[in-house]
Amino acid sequence: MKKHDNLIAGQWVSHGNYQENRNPSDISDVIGLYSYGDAAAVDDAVAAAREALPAWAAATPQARHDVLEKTGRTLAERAEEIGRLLSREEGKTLAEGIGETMRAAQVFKFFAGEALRQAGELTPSVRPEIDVEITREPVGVVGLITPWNFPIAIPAWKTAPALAYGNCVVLKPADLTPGCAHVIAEILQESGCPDGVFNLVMGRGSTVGEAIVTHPGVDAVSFTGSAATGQHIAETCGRLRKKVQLEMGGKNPMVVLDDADLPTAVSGCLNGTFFSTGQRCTASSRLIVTEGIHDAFVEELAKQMLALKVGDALDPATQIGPVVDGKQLQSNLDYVELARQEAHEVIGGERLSLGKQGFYQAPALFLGTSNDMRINREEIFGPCGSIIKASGYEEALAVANDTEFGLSAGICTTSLKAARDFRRRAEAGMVMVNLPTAGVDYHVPFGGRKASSFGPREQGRYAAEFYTTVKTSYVFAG
Ligand SMILES: NC(=O)C1=CN([C@@H]2O[C@H](COP(=O)(O)OP(=O)(O)OC[C@H]3O[C@@H](n4cnc5c(N)ncnc54)[C@H](OP(=O)(O)O)[C@@H]3O)[C@@H](O)[C@H]2O)C=CC1
Ligand SMILES: O=C(O)CCC(=O)C(=O)O
Repeated sequence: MKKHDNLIAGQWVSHGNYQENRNPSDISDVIGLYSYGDAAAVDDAVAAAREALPAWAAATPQARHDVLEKTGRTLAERAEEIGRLLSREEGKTLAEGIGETMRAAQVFKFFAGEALRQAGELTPSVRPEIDVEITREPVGVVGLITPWNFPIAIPAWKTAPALAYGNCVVLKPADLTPGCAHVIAEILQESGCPDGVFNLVMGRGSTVGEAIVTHPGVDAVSFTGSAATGQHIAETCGRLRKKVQLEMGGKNPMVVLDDADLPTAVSGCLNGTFFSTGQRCTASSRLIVTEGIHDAFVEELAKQMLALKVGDALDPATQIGPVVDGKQLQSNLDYVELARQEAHEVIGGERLSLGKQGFYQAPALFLGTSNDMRINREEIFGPCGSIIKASGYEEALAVANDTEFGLSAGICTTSLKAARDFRRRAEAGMVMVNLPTAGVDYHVPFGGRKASSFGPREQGRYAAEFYTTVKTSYVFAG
């Protein structure tokens, strides 16, 4: 069985403690052994990053561009093979795994371009004979802590801007999915990334993650994961005065109005609620449907949901892969049990065996629910959606906004007036019209409001807000 080590100062370093990475489609399939680091490994990684920082921060835009462009190109060339690894370790379908790898490739290429496009501002002072120059500098050493549900795209969309803007990185991927992050480390190294600029330390959040967040040599932390862990990291970073960026959960509403095109609404909700096994922070978990279309919509969505093929992620016929692990599956099943008490009716949601040792669950639809129920307030993170009936647009909008989260919000309608109003009044960082709430572009800002996000936006040019710090210089030319 192949052993995978951590990358520190350009060397592959074993910290012993090899942990098995198993395939959630069939846990008898061991993907590899991954060496889990500890606080001492984080010390070494941070020291390497700090040593590499002055040269990388001063590197030419061309040098940074070339590393990122080659990394993106290699990811794209190897998308099939890496997508397969992704599907084996996370459980996404092969098409989704390859698609996510391509997205990571595009992210690296986008930020290769951004490395060349950095600019400042020159402006006259309010005083005579003085010029004012505004420039951006790297933040320093950045700690990146990533979740299991997008095991290559999220490490990519944190690492690529960090490096493009001249920072050095220590990345800790999720315990369940170290393989894709290891591939990014391998490719960055093959692409000429200088020693110490990018460091990988695999391991548990409670040890490696905590050590990164509390390390005095780490200047900023970017995290994606649960709201509880995010809150803890924000409190620690606040105390230590570190820059912090958090992407956390969602309880995303999709409003379906009477005038919606039924096939568009059903296919958008099917995708947004159940694809990627519902394991997306942007998943549509609350489907808010107005009275006139309610029955036809529910009938068609339930029919299409029941026809979805759940199975091994690598089987080309599979539409819904397994849940990521036994703990997440049990949590989903507990929510289905809760829905049996709270909702009027539950369709699907049962555990499936499929003759394999995998974590399979049938997609679930909860009918006749209200927005105050726990199933509609807490993030489930599984293939489950609730139907909430609304009397009309205004009530649907109020229900959509009545949540502690604010990541993505969608509406299906043929009314330009309603779509326009929803775009303005939805309390979310991203709004979708006649599109699923999940599935975003790689070149524009990503993030939300309220409990979903904290700090500057990720992705696109807006990523510069987090990964740089602004300097204002005054020059007296008299
Ligand atoms: N918004 C999103 O995209 C995601 C949301 N979630 C939500 O979170 C729930 C639980 O999933 P889970 O994976 O446990 O999420 P976590 O928030 O625990 O994990 C996310 C990342 O943070 C790390 N971590 C955990 N504790 C700490 C800590 N104290 N300090 C620093 N880093 C830490 C984890 O490490 P480790 O390797 O030990 O897990 C992982 O790398 C899901 O059911 C879902 O609701 C989960 C994933 C993504
Ligand atoms: O919906 C998407 O495309 C991205 C979702 C995401 O980033 C997440 O679930 O963490």
